[in-house]
Amino acid sequence: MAEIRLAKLAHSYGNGTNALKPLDMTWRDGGTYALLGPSGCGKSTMLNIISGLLKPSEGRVLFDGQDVTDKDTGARNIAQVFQVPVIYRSMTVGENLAFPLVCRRVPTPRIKARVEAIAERLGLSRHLNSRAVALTADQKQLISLGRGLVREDVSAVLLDEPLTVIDPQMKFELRKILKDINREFRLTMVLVTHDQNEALTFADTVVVMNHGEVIQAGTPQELFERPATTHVGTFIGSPAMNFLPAVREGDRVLVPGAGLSRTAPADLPTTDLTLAFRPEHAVAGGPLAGTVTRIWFEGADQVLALSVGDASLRIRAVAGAETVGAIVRFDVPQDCLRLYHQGRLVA
Ligand SMILES: Nc1ncnc2c1ncn2[C@@H]1O[C@H](COP(=O)(O)OP(=O)(O)OP(=O)(O)O)[C@@H](O)[C@H]1O
Repeated sequence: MAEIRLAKLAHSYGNGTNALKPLDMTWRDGGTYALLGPSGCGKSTMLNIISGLLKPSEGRVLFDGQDVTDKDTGARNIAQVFQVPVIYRSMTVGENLAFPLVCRRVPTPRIKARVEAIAERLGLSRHLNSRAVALTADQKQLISLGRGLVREDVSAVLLDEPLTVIDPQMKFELRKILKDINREFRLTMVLVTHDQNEALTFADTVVVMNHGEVIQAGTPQELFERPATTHVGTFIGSPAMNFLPAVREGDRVLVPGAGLSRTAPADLPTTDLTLAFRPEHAVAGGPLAGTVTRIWFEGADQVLALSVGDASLRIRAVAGAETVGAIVRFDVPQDCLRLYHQGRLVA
């Protein structure tokens, strides 16, 4: 396993746009990471630079302090799993799993033990002697995953949207299995995804990207509690964070007509201000009041769309408690109220 460092990394495909804008980042040995962002934001570009499939236009890639930028994929000792299953059609499931170890001349008893351990984790034990080609699409992807996880000496396992083809119910179970394997074998794992749920439930650190830029890298809780930009606050969490245009009046920032306010930091500009809070952080009762304009259910909760003065916002409430047109009283604790200037977190 290795610590991965990206130093002043940037990439352009030569068409005038930066697929990856300059960035510095270190991923710790044995950690789980998710690269999260919309299509075209640069996730695969970053992954392919780490694996060595792509040479960056600028900057260096270091594994445990060793510069590997000019080394090819084979020399980097990386396992990569792609969106589409890759299986050796003429081989059994067991032979598919064993293949990376056979190529490296690992002793047979060690191969057997390792293949059996990974197959058991992935629920493939009873298929070890079946021909891989006869399995379902889900199971074929499990084989691809297993081949990525079977080696003990890899620097990192890079997972490029590998769960897309997996049945939705099985996805949850598989993320848990990947986490267990990470803990047990201490593999550094990087998952590329555009699914926030997948990123937040899999990774210790989620790297949110947009337009070739890393917007924020943090724990799922940090991203939820303190989104670095309004983009992250919108992208992470469901329903999205509430963002309300605000003005500065003396030492306070307030949303006109809505009653929401907080203290203003001393050097705060007077324009392009936004107050924000999570729908989950609103508490029932209090000085604020809004009219319910829409209601929808999420599990045991209901989400209320409220009109508060000129503002529209959403709060979570106990299911069944409110009706459209009702006046709802609520409050937002001061420590849950975030302040943004030009879309960037100030306080
Ligand atoms: N081979 C290429 N040649 C030219 N431009 C490319 C090439 N590959 C990617 N790009 C461009 O680089 C940018 C980043 O693409 P990338 O595939 O890294 O994004 P992504 O976040 O992985 O997207 P997706 O989720 O759709 O796979 C996009 O604007 C894309 O069009």
